[in-house]
Amino acid sequence: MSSPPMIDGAFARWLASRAGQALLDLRTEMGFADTGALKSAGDKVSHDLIRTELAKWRPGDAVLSEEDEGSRLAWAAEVNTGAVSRLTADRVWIVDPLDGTREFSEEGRSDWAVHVALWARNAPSPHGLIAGAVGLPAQQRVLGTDYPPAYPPMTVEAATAGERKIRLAASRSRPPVFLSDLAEDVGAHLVPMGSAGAKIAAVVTGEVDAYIHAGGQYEWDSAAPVAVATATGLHASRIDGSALKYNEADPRLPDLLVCRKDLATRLLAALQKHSG
Ligand SMILES: Nc1ncnc2c1ncn2[C@@H]1O[C@H](COP(=O)(O)O)[C@@H](OP(=O)(O)O)[C@H]1O
Ligand SMILES: [Mg+2]
Repeated sequence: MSSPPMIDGAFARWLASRAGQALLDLRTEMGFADTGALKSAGDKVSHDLIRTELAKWRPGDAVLSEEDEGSRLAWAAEVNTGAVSRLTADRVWIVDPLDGTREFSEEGRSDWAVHVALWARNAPSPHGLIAGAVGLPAQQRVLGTDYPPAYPPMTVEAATAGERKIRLAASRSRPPVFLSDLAEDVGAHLVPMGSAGAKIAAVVTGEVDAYIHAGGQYEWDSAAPVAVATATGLHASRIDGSALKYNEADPRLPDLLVCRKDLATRLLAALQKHSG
């Protein structure tokens, strides 16, 4: 087999595509009768593939994957010894092998994703992400920083014309408690969807106008999609407006807002009012 691309953005796309194909194959092989087994197998197959390829092609880089033992623990308690230390490394791959595991196990659903992001110590942006790809295997597409989709996803005039309400993506299983009130306040309607990656991809492509999450998440849930979203020119921040930061000692990153830049001030003001 030929070598994967040298350029990190293209390599991230290649890796997300490979893992995505393995996940599609697994769905076909296993079917949907035992959802628990399918979820576990999906997490494992994708994680193993990504870990193996990163060890082979980027051996000097550190990795933070959701499926690593101890991944949710802050660095001080991390049990992932033997690996390159991610807090002293110059480059760290932040990976969610299967985001939207629940949706992956439900027949017919396409709102699940593979996240591959690269954080670098010398990155110019506060979030530190220099490359990323979000694979949406069941939607037959991969969004990546190597070819960022056009911005804005639709013209601001078209997006804000007439009576059309803001389309606000939110978790279908655990939306923030304040979101219905916020939506009513800003004239938005909620679009329930699984997977942080699928929701941010929907903002990138203009299928929705914004994504708000609060109440808990980890760096791998948003790193790759935020890399792509910001590469296209979208707004991405914590819900208090502060910068998203990755490869922190504590990998918890509990909330975020991703939206077109023209909506950010309005949505941040509404978040300040409703999320406090
Ligand atoms: N309160 C919470 N605490 C921890 N993780 C959360 C969370 N709410 C959402 N997530 C994670 O964010 C991802 C998207 O969630 P949702 O589909 O509900 O929007 C899922 O990732 P995984 O599928 O990789 O576990 C989910 O586990
Ligand atoms: Mg996830």
